[in-house]
Amino acid sequence: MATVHKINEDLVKERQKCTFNVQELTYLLDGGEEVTKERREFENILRNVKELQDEVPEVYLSHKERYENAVRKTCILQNVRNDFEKKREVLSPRNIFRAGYAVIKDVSPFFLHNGMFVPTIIGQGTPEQQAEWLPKAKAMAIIGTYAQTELGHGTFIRGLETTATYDAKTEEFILNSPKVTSYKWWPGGLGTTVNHCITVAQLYINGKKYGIHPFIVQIRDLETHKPLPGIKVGEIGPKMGFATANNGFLGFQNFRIPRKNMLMKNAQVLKDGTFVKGMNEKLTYGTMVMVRVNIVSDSAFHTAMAATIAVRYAAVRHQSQLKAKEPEVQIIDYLTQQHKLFIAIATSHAFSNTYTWLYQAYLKVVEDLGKQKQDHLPELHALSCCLKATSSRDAGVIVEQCRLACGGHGYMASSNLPIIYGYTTAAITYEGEHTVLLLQTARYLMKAWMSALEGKVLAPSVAYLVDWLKSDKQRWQNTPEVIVKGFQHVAAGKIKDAFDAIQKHVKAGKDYEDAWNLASVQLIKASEAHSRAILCDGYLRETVRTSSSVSPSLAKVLNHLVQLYIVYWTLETAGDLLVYSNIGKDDIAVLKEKYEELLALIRPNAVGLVDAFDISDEILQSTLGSYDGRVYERLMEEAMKSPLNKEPVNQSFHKYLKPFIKKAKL
Ligand SMILES: CCCCCCCCCCCCCCCCCCCCCCCCCC(=O)SCCNC(=O)CCNC(=O)[C@H](O)C(C)(C)COP(=O)(O)OP(=O)(O)OC[C@H]1O[C@@H](n2cnc3c(N)ncnc32)[C@H](O)[C@@H]1OP(=O)(O)O
Ligand SMILES: Cc1cc2nc3c(=O)[nH]c(=O)nc-3n(C[C@H](O)[C@H](O)[C@H](O)COP(=O)(O)OP(=O)(O)OC[C@H]3O[C@@H](n4cnc5c(N)ncnc54)[C@H](O)[C@@H]3O)c2cc1C
Repeated sequence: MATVHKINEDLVKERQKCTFNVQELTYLLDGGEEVTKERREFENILRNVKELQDEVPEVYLSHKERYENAVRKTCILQNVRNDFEKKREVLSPRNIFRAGYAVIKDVSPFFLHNGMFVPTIIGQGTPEQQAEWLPKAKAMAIIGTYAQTELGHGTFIRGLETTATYDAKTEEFILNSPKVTSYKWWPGGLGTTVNHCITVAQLYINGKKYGIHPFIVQIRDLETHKPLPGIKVGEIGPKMGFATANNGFLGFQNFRIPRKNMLMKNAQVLKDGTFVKGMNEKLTYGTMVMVRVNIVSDSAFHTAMAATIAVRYAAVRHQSQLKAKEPEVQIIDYLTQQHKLFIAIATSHAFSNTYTWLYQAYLKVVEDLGKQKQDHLPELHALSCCLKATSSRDAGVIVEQCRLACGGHGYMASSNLPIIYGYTTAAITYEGEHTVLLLQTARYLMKAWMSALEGKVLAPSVAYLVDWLKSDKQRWQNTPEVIVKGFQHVAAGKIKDAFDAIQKHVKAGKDYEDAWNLASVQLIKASEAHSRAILCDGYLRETVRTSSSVSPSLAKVLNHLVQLYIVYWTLETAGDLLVYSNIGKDDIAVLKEKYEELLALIRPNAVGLVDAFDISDEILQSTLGSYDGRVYERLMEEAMKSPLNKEPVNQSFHKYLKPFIKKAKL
């Protein structure tokens, strides 16, 4: 029987201080009591699968062993999931993603199968294509990935070099990788795991180029798993993180696939080689939009994980004296520590709330596209780009801040903060590099600004530009609503400045493209300001909406958090607000005090708030963040697992050290 340990006394006291019902908040964050119950039930089942417990911590395994262990465990996870879903409802994607962390410490080699392969078949395949591949893919009879990026191009996908040339005689496409730069590079699971992939390639028919399109390609034999003739595939080697994601490379040499393997929901190639254009060529980019939306939720989760570890540790850890002769204080009582940590909690809430409405907006666009309507697509693209960029960047900063807030122990692999950071920081680059996505949103903002100047009606997320043009800046008040307006004024001001800068360069004789490049620092600043305004506005509106349906004690805490988020960003961007809004120096002084008040109000609830994220110890995998707070004991227990501690004297002593010391003797 597993030993039950006493909970650390500081944590017990912290939990007693909590002023709201932790369970109520967990249900709210999960999206309902039923979702929480389903999640806990599944996590409980996983907890009791003996084969999922690692005898040796993953960090001590070799690159190869680590990968093999990850495949082994992901297969078990999939089987447990299948059994679970036979008896009950299909697990929600959020719940299965969360449970995945309990099984694979790093990233699963099947990550891209569920994350992009299956969604691309759904989003880009015709009903017939879905009928052919979806059942197999969902049952994992075929395993796939999303192979778009090449050695030479990740961002500029119109420049991809893999070719798919149509041969009308055989009704096949011939895939080729003409140069080393055209090799696919990065796709998760491609290295040695998958047998299929979505390949994005340049379509050629009768010598004419028709742009990039997605193709479903079998790359390995289903029996032997050997690469098929004409396929060169392998793993790209170790990275900063993503140790078990099995990222790979792929090249084609005259590799033929049937015509039906081009995913043809949008554009089509008929038997005789006639090309039929889709409603909008950018619909080929649809899977990326979906993943960018989901990365906002992923960022919320990573921030919640880091906050849970760092807040619990800060409650357990005592260091230094505030006053002489008094005991050393819990580090969570240092205001600077609260400044580092409480914004982490609020940020996770801000992203969760943002995801809630962004995902609804995404579903609406998908529904509209089904009816051949695409009016809201540009706005969704602009929102998903800047919110993916900002949420992943903020999450990266926050996770690192939480690691630093744990002092030296945060640097231990067993704190799990380094792995969470490796994961979080990758999201800043993948699925559209940070700056590149901000520039996509800026492109939309420039158009919106022009429309505002022409007096046109704008989409809801940029409607503030019209208000800004029409009215004088609102009289400043230190209320969340007016501060959000202030963020909109900053965004509008920066959008106008960037627009004017482009015009200035054009007037001076530059091409529009050069003028764009010359103004691009201002453009990304405008995009960032727009993101912040959207995040604060959406978070505030969602909090007001949910507050009416929760208990007054919880509503109060949620209100503290949203205020903290807004005031934190007011102080962080005070310079911008002073330039672009009516805020005064005195208002900033008042807000500094308000911020300190909010830290004090959140202080008694800090541990309760991270408990409400309800991230089990198995998912958290952290010596510093476990629910019972046995920090020092766990650090020691984990250290004892080091293979270097398994023998009293390591052989390197006899081989190298002893002769070395002898020689050094005077
Ligand atoms: C406890 C609580 C917490 C909660 C708990 C939560 C629990 C946990 C969470 C659980 C949640 C659930 C699951 C979460 C899973 C998340 C992870 C999933 C796994 C996946 C892993 C992923 C691994 C990584 C995979 C990868 O990395 S896969 C590769 C990704 N690669 C890229 O992303 C390439 C970037 N590059 C481009 O996207 C293009 O290159 C480029 C720049 C756009 C230019 O494209 P170009 O064609 O040149 O177009 P332009 O000329 O610029 O523009 C021309 C015109 O088109 C327009 N337009 C451009 N686009 C688009 C577009 N889409 N749509 C519409 N329009 C567009 C543009 O607006 C312009 O319009 P106009 O102005 O003319 O009107
Ligand atoms: C962990 C990880 C997993 C991945 N998984 C997959 C996968 O499963 N499938 C897949 O297909 N791909 C995958 N990728 C690839 C990923 O999508 C690309 O790396 C990403 O889109 C960035 O492209 P890039 O590497 O070409 O960067 P680059 O575009 O070369 O970026 C380099 C620099 O150039 C700048 N830059 C580029 N273009 C512009 C511009 N127009 N304006 C201003 N600045 C610019 C960027 O801002 C950046 O600073 C993965 C990447 C990582 C790191």
